[in-house]
Amino acid sequence: MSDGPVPVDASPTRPLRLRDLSEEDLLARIVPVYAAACGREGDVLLGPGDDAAVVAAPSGSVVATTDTMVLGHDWRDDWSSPQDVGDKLVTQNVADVAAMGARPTGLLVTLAAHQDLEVAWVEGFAHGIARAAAAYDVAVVGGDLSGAPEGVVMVTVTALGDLEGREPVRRSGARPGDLLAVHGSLGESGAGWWLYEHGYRPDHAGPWSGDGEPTPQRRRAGAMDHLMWVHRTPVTHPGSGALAARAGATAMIDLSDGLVRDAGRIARASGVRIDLDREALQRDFVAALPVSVLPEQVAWQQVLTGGEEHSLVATFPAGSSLLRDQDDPDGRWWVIGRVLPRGEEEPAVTLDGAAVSGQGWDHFGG
Ligand SMILES: Nc1ncnc2c1ncn2[C@@H]1O[C@H](COP(=O)(O)OP(=O)(O)O)[C@@H](O)[C@H]1O
Ligand SMILES: Cc1ncc(C[n+]2csc(CCOP(=O)(O)OP(=O)(O)O)c2C)c(N)n1
Ligand SMILES: [Mg+2]
Repeated sequence: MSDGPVPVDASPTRPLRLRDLSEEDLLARIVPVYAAACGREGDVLLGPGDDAAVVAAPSGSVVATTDTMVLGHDWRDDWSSPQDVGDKLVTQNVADVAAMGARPTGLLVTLAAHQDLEVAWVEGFAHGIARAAAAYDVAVVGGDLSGAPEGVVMVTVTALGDLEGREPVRRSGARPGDLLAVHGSLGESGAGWWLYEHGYRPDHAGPWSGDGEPTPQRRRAGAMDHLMWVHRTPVTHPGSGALAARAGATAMIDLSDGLVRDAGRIARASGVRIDLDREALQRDFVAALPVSVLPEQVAWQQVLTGGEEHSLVATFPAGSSLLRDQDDPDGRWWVIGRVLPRGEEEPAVTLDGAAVSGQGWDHFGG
């Protein structure tokens, strides 16, 4: 019998783990997955494989942003598949590019993970990245791999974008008299998170295919599935950000930390107060979160402070053609508030003139 190294566990069903592969082996498994997302023609001058990628900057400047997710802090493996994690990470980054009024042109993907992580997780994550990148018409141009201490999985995307000749839409341009509008959903991702936190799990029953109307129970399960799905894989609309910029948006942000906190960022940067319209929020968003699924008070809390929605929120001059004509092919802009001068001692964000309780998400608890 040879006295060479004996495999720790030679079982044929043992899952392949990062410790079983070299970096090259792993890259050979994931880089081809990204080929599914090739982006718009002309954006990528040199893709993955050299020391760095080369991405075109047609308008002469580059929009750059980055976002990180950490296992246990930003996702849980018992709630989210690796595909979900990759998909959401791309959306977070594309939403930041969109919120400047820019179009995404390239993504860099970094993974730092402990050696016992299953290779299948990394492959699933790459498929999620590729799926979302293809949906947003942007290519993966490179990235990095690193090891990490036991139990740690951390993923980062850096997104690049192009303003196509427009001025960036900053947080600081809101002026008294402007209207505040949101594109996309409000409170759905937060409501999905609340459901998970309260022990609900999707039943993935899919669309109703029985005879006649679905039962109330079936309808409720479908609504819950939808909210948990939005939490796992929110969507954003970069074309709508660019359209808002063309239509004269004065300030814009994507909703990552909740409406009150993110609108507050616009208000503080612009030196104004943003007054949210209770009736509009109730009619267009709170009412969409059925009381059979979660209590109305929780619906209000999630509409005002729920995070990770990645809808776009922008301010527009009151006569804006985009708000009047609603000709955005990716959905409508809902007016949910107005911009006022900010008096001394006044909060940055109010609801029908009154201070709002609850502030939204902060990683460090402040
Ligand atoms: N560690 C850091 N070093 C330098 N700049 C940072 C760091 N973290 C965040 N920023 C910058 O601070 C601003 C706000 O960041 P963040 O709250 O993460 O934005 P968002 O919510 O849009 O992702 C951004 O301009 C970002 O680039
Ligand atoms: C396990 C788990 N706990 C809590 C949350 C909720 N959560 C995590 S980060 C976040 C806010 C957004 O954070 P981030 O993506 O870092 O935002 P940004 O840097 O864009 O502000 C929220 C609501 C979650 N998604 N998963
Ligand atoms: Mg942002």
